[in-house]
Amino acid sequence: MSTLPTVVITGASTGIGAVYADRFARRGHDLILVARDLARLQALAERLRADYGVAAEPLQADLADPAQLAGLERLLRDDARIGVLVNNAGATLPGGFLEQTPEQTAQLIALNVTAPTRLAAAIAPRLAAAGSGAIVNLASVVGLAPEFGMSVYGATKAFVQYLSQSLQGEIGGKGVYVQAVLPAATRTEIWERSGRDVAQIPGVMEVDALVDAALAGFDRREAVTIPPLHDESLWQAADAARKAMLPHYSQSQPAPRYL
Ligand SMILES: NC(=O)C1=CN([C@@H]2O[C@H](COP(=O)(O)OP(=O)(O)OC[C@H]3O[C@@H](n4cnc5c(N)ncnc54)[C@H](OP(=O)(O)O)[C@@H]3O)[C@@H](O)[C@H]2O)C=CC1
Ligand SMILES: N[C@@H](C=O)C(=O)O
Repeated sequence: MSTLPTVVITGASTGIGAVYADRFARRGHDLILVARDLARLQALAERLRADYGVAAEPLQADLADPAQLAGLERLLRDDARIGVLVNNAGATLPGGFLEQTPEQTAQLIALNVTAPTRLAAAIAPRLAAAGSGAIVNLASVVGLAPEFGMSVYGATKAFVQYLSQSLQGEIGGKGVYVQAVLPAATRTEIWERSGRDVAQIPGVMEVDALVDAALAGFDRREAVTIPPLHDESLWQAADAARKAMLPHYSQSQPAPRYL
């Protein structure tokens, strides 16, 4: 049993979540690994136990299912061993807004928005009371880029980023670290799962490099970590421009350009 906080990682059966599991195990953390594919979770848990001597517990759950999500919420709320939540599970959708069905978009929102929100809400009060802990939320550069034409998916990622930055303000001062991680194209199954050939995409990052960079941001307690953005000043300028508008919103009269 590790003396470090236990880390819950959603979407741990493959991709970014599986590498997060390896890296936190390498750091000595016990793990709870969440996904739908139990066989993959069990294989990963067995390897991590063997390689690093940590406890690694597979937890099969479809986080788009409210009842199964509620089970993980209860665990996050009640298990004091858990000090880090990695909200990683997520998916994208094939096709464009006109082709996607209401059922598809509802399912995507359940996984990409409702699940990370409810899981963060489950753990945050306990972490805030303890004055420690961390919530890592996987957003995406797509959430900053309506130009990429991934409407609903991008909106879900913009939500995750906004939620993360808001929580930094609400619970950061209580000792809880909240990180938004914004990958760009990263070589995982997400592409194949949404019917796209990752080989046709330029500038794809390898998943180990992505997660190691995200953890470098985690270790620095960075609020928004964008591994693919080499020129940090671009993000700093964009965030500063956003903040510069804040005091201008309190107006009793519309802007002259609308009169
Ligand atoms: N890869 C990329 O290019 C980028 C990815 N991201 C984000 O990173 C995160 C991880 O993506 P990535 O690793 O690439 O994707 P993968 O498709 O490789 O892995 C997704 C993980 O989520 C799990 N998952 C999917 N649906 C559910 C569900 N309903 N309930 C529980 N678990 C589920 C999958 O496991 P299982 O099928 O076993 O349930 C799997 O472990 C996502 O939030 C994604 O939006 C952001 C930017 C870029
Ligand atoms: N998951 C990727 C797109 O499908 C991304 O967020 O870049």
